[in-house]
Amino acid sequence: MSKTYRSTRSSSKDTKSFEETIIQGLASDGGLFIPSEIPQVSEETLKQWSQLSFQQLALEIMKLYISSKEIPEADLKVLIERSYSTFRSQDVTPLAKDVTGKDEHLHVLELFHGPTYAFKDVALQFVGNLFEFFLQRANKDLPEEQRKRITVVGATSGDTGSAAIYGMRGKKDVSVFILYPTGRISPIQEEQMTTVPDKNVQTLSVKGTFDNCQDIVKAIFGDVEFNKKHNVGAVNSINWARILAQMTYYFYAYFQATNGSQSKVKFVVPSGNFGDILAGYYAKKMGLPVERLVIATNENDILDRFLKTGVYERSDDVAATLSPAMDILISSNFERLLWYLARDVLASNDDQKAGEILNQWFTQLKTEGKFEVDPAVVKHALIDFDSERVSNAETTSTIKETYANSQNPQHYILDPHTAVGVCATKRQMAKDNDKSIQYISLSTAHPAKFAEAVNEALSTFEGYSFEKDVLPDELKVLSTLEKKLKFVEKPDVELVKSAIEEELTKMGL
Ligand SMILES: Cc1ncc(COP(=O)(O)O)c(C=O)c1O
Ligand SMILES: N[C@@H](CCOP(=O)(O)O)C(=O)O
Repeated sequence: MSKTYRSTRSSSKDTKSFEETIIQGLASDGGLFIPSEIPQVSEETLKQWSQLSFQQLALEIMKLYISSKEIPEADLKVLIERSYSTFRSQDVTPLAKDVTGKDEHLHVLELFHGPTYAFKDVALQFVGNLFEFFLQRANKDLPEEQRKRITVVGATSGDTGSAAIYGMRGKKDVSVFILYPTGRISPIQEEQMTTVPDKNVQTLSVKGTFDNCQDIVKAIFGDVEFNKKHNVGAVNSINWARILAQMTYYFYAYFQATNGSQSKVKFVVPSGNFGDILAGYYAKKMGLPVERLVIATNENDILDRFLKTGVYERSDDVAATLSPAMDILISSNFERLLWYLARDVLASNDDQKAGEILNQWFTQLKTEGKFEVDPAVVKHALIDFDSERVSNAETTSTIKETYANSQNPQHYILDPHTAVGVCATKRQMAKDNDKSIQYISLSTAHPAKFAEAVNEALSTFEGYSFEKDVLPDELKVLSTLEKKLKFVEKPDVELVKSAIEEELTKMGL
């Protein structure tokens, strides 16, 4: 097993080490890094893994992707333990079983027990510690002026930003710049990011959309001179470490839901940038016997349209929905899946040829705003995936119905992203009409982060109170803290680069 990485757009045999992959973030040809091989896990190993704690399981999985010559096992173990010591649940990602009653087998995988109350913490606590580990090792015994430093530049539609900030705040030799679309994230999400006082953190509120912010970040990665000068690091899910760290909860939840039985399992994942569900795809390809991964989108539905038509097309306008973290026009990580589809269906398993095909597709996407794949490619995708598109009205009614009818516990409160997933799960149940399937619906954020959507659904219920039932004390204080943010008047790479350089000088790190 090589434990090296290649770019999705490369037509050469070149590979990179894990450390290079993580520090570089995005490949220099604009592609995303993927493992040279996907490690395979036997049934026997799965049986042994089913007995492990979350942290032990994370170690076993990560060992398959990281050479011990790069990170010795003892160090990796410490990194993992440190990363999950900040979580409020002992299970890290607990599974709320049979939420809608014993008959339906609808389990909600709660991924929001980390420091910023969103699923991003599972990966970004680890990524922060990983950056620190690599930098400490590189800088050991070096005088101050020769130390290697990383300038993290990330884009957020609300959750990645605060999770990255909490993962990197105060870390030596790391400075963090987070771009977010002005007025398009929830007030609490904005407060979580802008009230962190650490000197190495700066938020940039950009007048535009999340896609504008993501495009700027990618352009900055492609700017050789800026990159050389500032050593730019990625915290978005273009960074392979994000995907790797998210695989653990697919295995862990599968074991909890099946409890040693041979049940069929479907995962339903509220999706935007396709990073979360992609981790499930890798788990499935490693050998976890998952029946299907269901992509749940809101009205920004590029992924659902692709699976129905084979056309990957950027629509003109992003819809502002009740699940704003998924208001994304282009899903970065879909490129990784497309590489596997191209390789399997069109390139006779030839990695280099798959790189060429991806290059053609993404050049076409850039010039024409879309590309279309052979129906055989979609057919192949449908072996592993299905998709559902959920409207705003359905999101609200799902929050309502779940609150009114949940049995375990009663009055279960969903955040709007999770509600998109639960609505999609219910549709799948109706279509499948198969009581033997276990449905694991991923809960990607705590409802406290989306007061407006939750209150719109629940304020008419007698006895319901957002302050009392939803809002944790830790988040209550945020509105009283001083905010630190810088406005960028238009979504322009040069303006963002100047803002970063100006703030880096002020940070004096
Ligand atoms: C709360 C929430 N749910 C779902 C998603 C979608 O996840 P992904 O972008 O990995 O598809 C996001 C953002 O990424 C999010 O913040
Ligand atoms: N929904 C995300 C968007 C960024 O996606 P990422 O997973 O690629 O970091 C967010 O909340 O910021």
